[in-house]
Amino acid sequence: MEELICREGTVHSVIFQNAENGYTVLRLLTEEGEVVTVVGCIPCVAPGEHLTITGTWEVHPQHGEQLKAQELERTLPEEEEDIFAYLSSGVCKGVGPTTARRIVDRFGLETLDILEAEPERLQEIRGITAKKAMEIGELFRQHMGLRRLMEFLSRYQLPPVLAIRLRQQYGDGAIRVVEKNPYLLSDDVCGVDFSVTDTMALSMGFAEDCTERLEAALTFELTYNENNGHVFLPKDKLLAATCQLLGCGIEQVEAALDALAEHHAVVVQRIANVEAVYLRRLWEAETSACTRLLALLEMDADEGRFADRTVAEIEKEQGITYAPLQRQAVELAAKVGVILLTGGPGTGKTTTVRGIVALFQKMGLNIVLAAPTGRAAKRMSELTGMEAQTVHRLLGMTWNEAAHQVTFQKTEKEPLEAEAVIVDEMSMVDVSLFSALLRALRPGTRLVLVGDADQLPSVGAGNVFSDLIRSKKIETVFLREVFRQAEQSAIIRNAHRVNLGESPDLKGNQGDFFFLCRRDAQRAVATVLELCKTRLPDNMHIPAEQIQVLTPTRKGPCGTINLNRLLQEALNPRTPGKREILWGERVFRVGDRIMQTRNDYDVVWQKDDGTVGTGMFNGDVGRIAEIDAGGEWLALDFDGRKAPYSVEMLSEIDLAYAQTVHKAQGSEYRCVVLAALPSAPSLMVRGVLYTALTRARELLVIVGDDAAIRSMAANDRQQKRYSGLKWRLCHAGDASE
Ligand SMILES: Nc1ncnc2c1ncn2[C@@H]1O[C@H](COP(=O)(O)OP(=O)(O)OP(=O)(O)O)[C@@H](O)[C@H]1O
Repeated sequence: MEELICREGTVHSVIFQNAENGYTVLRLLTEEGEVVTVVGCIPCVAPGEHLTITGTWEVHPQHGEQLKAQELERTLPEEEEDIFAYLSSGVCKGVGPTTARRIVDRFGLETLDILEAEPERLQEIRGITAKKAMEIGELFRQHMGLRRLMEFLSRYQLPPVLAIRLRQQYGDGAIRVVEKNPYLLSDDVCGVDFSVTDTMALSMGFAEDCTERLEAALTFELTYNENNGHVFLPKDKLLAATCQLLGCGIEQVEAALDALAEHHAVVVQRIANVEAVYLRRLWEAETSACTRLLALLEMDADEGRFADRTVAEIEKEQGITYAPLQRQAVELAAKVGVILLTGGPGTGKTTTVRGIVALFQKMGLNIVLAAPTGRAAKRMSELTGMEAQTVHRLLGMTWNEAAHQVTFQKTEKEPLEAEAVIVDEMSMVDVSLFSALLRALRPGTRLVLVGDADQLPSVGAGNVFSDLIRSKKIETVFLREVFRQAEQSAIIRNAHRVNLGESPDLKGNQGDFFFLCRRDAQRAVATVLELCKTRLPDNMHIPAEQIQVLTPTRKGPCGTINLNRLLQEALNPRTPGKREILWGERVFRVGDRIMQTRNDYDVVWQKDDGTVGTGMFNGDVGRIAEIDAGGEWLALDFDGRKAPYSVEMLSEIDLAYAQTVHKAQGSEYRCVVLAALPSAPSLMVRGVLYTALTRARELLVIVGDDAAIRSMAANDRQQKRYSGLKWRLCHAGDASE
């Protein structure tokens, strides 16, 4: 245990302050006349304040010894000179040293009280008009409001950045709003974990069965389950889960649910024989997607006769003869407004898309290609020879800080210019994105949705592609035949076997598919490391950067956490002169492969060609290009998009030498090494194995337990997702919406 140090004194100067997270470096003049550098989260601090700091000494490589604050008490300045220092430091815009001096000379120790409560008295000072007095008073009140809000939050270990958000949302009275209902901290804007707000509220004296608590818990359950992919929850399940969370009776929770429905925070609606409870925004996304899709389906697009002739022309131009189903897909694209194209690897989806693009070009349509991730869009561009972009970018998605939510520039008010939109990797599109896409289409736009419905479903809520197919309301072409060229690939052959519930051929061990039987976890780990470090680079000439290790799980010896630590040591070991940062249990080192683990809309990136943009998204992969000498900043490079990250932002980064199969969805790698040993039953399923296999382009090596792999292939259990899209499409017209 490090020794705890205590220092008391007055803030002499503030050297650095981050308004977002409150991180501050300041000089403290102690009562003994010593000047100490203090670092820590001390939001809104200004010279003249009195601080009592408890913390530990640390040595910064550049700045030397500093006291790292762990606990602190602070009081506003109480001596005249300190009040002057505080006021003249810029805490209140419009008050510089000269004015500050006059104010303090006039009001002395009462200065701060007068500024806040009786600012009109500032008129007693020569040169301060009534208007100016009120202006100063207002600015000072705002400063004090924010300061009190931050202090209030820090009492519960909540970050000061929340104060800024709360003020944007609730104005100057934010602290009163939060004191009245601390559970507001768990809404979409602030996103504080329910358990944190709950502890806070209960300690503030809120009753266990108060309305605020019950309503917040219901909303929390719905949001939590949205993260598990559910668009709604059946009412009985929601009530049971909430009762369990709170330890409350069902009648009380049900009454709170009725109240939420009354003020439209949630929508309760019967879907088939289920009483479905939706968060309002998800209900809007689902119903709007359904209505708009049905409208597109009604379009009279019949250019069938045109298609017959044209398909023959396209075949000639592309030197290809379409298989009957491919031909059917291209013809349908001419005849109807919306088509779904689905099939496993090597069944000719991309070739068919090329045909559809050529057809639309001949029809003179303005075509747009898009995919849900950057990597999928890049691949689509390469394969079709046409520019493709992410759906987010196509829709002009931006982050609205005030509302703390994403907004789309392209909507019905400013729709896309496109006359035909083709989206690939549809299995990754969730209901919110799908609804946003449909909103941006003009009536009559043709829509082609392409994907492999057997891949794992989207990370976000819904089961959109599968629901669309299963509704049978939309023309769908299932490509099932694997083309001869593709048949050469054992990866593709095995992927299809897995899809049929059969075990992949683990004995063949030739071509592009290998299996190394390691039933013992430690041996499996050793083999994965050896493959990445020496065997594949030396024998197959595949550099380590082009190998991706995948595993179903995060935990255990073959989970991402352990594998990443070991792969980092093997592939990017500590070397003198190579900078690294210790962050919690993890080390981040220059050269490491990393992944963004949650959406951060504020990151500013720049490409070498000068293009500047914002936002890094969950799943984006990059590497650490540099770490600054002070260990405060990192330069990250996400496939050419370079972005500075402060050290606090490491909480949104993870090592990516090994990734879970779920995270790798939608990406392809030259070589995949799959670690497959028994783990949590929900992960030992066919969808995970199938998705892992189909991520490899040239080589797949499975290291693991043959019995586990066979049982994965046999287990087609899919986690049920509550979604009403299919039902709505089938019952449009008779639903009482
Ligand atoms: N009509 C056809 N005649 C001959 N070969 C074809 C035909 N259609 C596709 N192929 C070939 O089959 C292989 C797989 O086709 P394609 O890349 O279009 O499939 P895919 O479904 O997009 O596969 P993946 O999902 O793996 O990318 C390719 O080598 C392609 O050239």
